[in-house]
Amino acid sequence: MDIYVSIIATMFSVFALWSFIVYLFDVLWLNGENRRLNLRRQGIEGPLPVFLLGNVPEMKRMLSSAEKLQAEDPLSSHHRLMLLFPYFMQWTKQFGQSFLFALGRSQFMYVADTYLGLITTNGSVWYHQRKTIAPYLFMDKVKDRVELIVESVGELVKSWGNLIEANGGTADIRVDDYVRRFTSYVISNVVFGDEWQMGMEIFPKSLDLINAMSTPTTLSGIPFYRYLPTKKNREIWRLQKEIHSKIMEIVKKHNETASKDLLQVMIEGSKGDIGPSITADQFIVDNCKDICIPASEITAVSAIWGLMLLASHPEWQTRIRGEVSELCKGGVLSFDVLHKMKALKMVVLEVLRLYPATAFVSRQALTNLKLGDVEIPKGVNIWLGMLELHTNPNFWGADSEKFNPERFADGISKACKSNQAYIPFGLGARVCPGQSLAMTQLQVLFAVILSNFNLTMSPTYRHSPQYALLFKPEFGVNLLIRKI
Ligand code: HEM
Repeated sequence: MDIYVSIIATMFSVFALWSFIVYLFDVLWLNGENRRLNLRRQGIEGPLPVFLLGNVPEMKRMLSSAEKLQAEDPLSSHHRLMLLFPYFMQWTKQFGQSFLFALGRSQFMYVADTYLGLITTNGSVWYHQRKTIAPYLFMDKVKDRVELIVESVGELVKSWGNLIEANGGTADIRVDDYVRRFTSYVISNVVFGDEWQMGMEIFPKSLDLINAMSTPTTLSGIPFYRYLPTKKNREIWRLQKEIHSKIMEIVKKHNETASKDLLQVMIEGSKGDIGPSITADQFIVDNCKDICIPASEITAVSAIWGLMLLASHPEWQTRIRGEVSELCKGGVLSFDVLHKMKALKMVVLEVLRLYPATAFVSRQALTNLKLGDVEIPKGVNIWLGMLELHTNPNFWGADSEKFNPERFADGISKACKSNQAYIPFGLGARVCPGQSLAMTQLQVLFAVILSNFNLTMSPTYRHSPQYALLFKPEFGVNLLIRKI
């Protein structure tokens, strides 16, 4: 009898093990292979992935042998930005404007053209978050924030003034941290209202989190890597926990009745129908993180690139200065005055075209869906290459790689041949809800800085754009700054 039990138990174990292996093979390889096959049948090709790692080893190889992007003359090198992504350049040449690749077991379709049309795939939690937050960032609300934004630049102007005085009239300043403090101050006030000072403590932690998450290791790309207790992952978990606790501390202190800040909107939103997959606390924390972390850092990085470009183009500094003195007449910048400053807006649009901080727009197909002529299987990620779209001469003309804000003199639609070729704030239903606030911050920052200071490139500046979750200057931006 015992022998039968042990045979049955052994057969059962072998069957269970076999089923598990088949399941693993299905999850780790077949699922992805089926999606790839589906797209290949529709003519979308791509490099062959390896088991478990996808195309990560090939990408690392190409990256390490690629030319380092460090041009002496930043003015001539905007067009070399795609060198940051040698694999995309290589695969575009090999497979065309749309191709497949894999990061670990995740399947991606890269798109460097506009023919697919708007991409809109969203989950229900996202929908509720979006409905709660977006109206609070509309232009009519941003209008009331201009005074706060102008006040926020005041601190930067004072600090630079002191440094210039201490250095005998001209100071060599690394502008990054000053700009980050400005954008954090604005976002902290918008999100946390009276608790803005506590909110400011979140931003340095957020920056550390972005840096930790964007530092590749030899294990990156391995499936389930992010669940392993490696040193880097433990650092990420620690920072996430600290940010979570800080936000909950602010929520507890927050006076629900008096304040009209974004946190109040989120607290009220968390009492609505947020679905079973998320708790009210998590809803609030996720929303705060989703706004604070990218909103402050993306705006800061865009502003830092903008100051570098203005320092390299004194003629545009003069134009903006002229506009400020003509329209502002020595008074304080108001929303209406800002709205009339044409050259200022043209410069901001051109900065976001040449140096789009996010570099890509990404989507995941939550169901099978059709984009243009292509059937996208559920689970495939789609990356739209902003850098390629923004510098494609077919859309922008022969000077597509040059800094030329004049191209926007008659608006975006006249500057390029397709309105989907200019997407610094993304597109479709998920387009950045903070774009009015971001544009206003950049316009105020440039106008106030240029009416107080003259900028030139510092000899210590090294032009080295780097992609690490965001597209930013690897060594920061140093400028020679003197008072007007
Ligand atoms: C120059 C500054 C900024 C740039 C270039 C930028 C760019 C972007 C981009 C490209 C996306 C993805 C859009 C898409 O997938 O189609 C995005 C999403 C988002 N941005 Fe911004 N952003 C900036 C500033 C801000 C600010 C100041 C805020 C809020 C105060 C903000 C809040 C958000 C939010 C909440 C999302 C997620 C939207 C969603 O998934 O529905 N952004 N942003």
